[in-house]
Amino acid sequence: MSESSVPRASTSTSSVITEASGASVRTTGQLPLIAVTSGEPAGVGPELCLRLAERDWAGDYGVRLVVLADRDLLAERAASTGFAGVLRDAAVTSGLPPLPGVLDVLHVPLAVPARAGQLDPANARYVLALLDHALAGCRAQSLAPGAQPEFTAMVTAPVHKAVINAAGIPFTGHTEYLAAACGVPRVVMMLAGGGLRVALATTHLPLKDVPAAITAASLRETLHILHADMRRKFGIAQPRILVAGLNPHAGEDGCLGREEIEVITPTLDALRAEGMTLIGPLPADTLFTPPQLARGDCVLAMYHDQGLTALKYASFGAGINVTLGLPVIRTSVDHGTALDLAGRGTADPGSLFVAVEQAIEMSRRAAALSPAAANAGESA
Ligand SMILES: NC(=O)c1ccc[n+]([C@@H]2O[C@H](COP(=O)([O-])OP(=O)(O)OC[C@H]3O[C@@H](n4cnc5c(N)ncnc54)[C@H](O)[C@@H]3O)[C@@H](O)[C@H]2O)c1
Ligand SMILES: N[C@H](C(=O)O)[C@H](O)COP(=O)(O)O
Repeated sequence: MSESSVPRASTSTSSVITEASGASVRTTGQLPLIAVTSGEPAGVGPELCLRLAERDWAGDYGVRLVVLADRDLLAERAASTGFAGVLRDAAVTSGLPPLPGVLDVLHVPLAVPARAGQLDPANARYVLALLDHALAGCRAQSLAPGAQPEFTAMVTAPVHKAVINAAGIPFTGHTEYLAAACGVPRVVMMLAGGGLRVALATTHLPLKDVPAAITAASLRETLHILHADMRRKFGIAQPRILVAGLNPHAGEDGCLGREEIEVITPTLDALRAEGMTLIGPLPADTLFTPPQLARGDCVLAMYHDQGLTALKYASFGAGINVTLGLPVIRTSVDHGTALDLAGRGTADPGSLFVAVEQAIEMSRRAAALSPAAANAGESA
């Protein structure tokens, strides 16, 4: 299992050529625009977004970024964390070239001023407004074929689930929120880092509800999405998927649970007959060992902490989260709001940088697969 790095774009001409395909991902006269939502205003998200100004995204990657946030919040975090760059209002400077050290900010107003480290349910709707705005900008094309989306991808800084619920809004995570907003009945959460890719058969669910949620139908849908997006988003033509069992020792022939015998194995057999390369169900305790991992391109874990404990041990702070099965590209950081660090400027921006890089790489791959790219290839 290996991670691919983002191919650097050529900067010498007016269009960006992907190394993989030669497809142009730049719309006429403009760089692709990626939206970065700054997340929970009391957390580290806003200050991590400021750190994005440290890179030359246009020159080195052939994209421009816009951070969705309250402009006063960013200015306050810029002051408290010693930000050396310039904040620029995207609404009035959209025609200006992107510059290193300059962060374009799309202003979305807070409901009430936010203090670092202090959650306030009054700002829950603000957090969701950031997501709604980014999603709407990514969706133009999927809603109206031929229309140009405003954003080629969205990258999300962390939100705090409990404070959104405290505001009376049921919310379990970006993954479920974006799926519902797109009207997609099932998506798949995958985290990647440290040479691992780990997808989840169930996401933000109390542990007691996990066994009932793993049905033949849900597992089949999850594996179809995972298989398709390993091809589409990661460029792996025939993905090999390592599937974990649910129970200790994958059920030990039914002595330690029957889900493997009654649900998981028959589902895998049926999908193998469709042509998928599936290995398992494997005992989860030894699945995350190098010899087992070498047999596959990704892991499907049955529940959140079965998969993410190993993933975060291997790569916390340098991994990413991606939602598979959405009609838009969405990546995210591998960490939460880190309220204990907020406002100090000491939080590690590594995961956010990788999340942006992965969104760029997925955007290029999507552009290469688009009908426009295919037509351009035919006429060439
Ligand atoms: N992508 C997301 O939106 C996302 C991801 C994970 C957790 N969360 C949410 O974040 C909230 C807090 O979760 P948690 O406390 O379990 O996890 P957390 O990741 O916020 O914090 C866990 C530990 O990691 C440290 N940490 C986190 N990010 C760091 C960074 N960038 N640099 C250095 N250290 C960092 C924190 O200081 C803390 O010690 C919860 O509401 C959770 O649901 C959101
Ligand atoms: N499960 C994720 C993690 O542990 O990193 C996190 O809660 C974020 O999930 P969403 O992307 O659905 O918000």
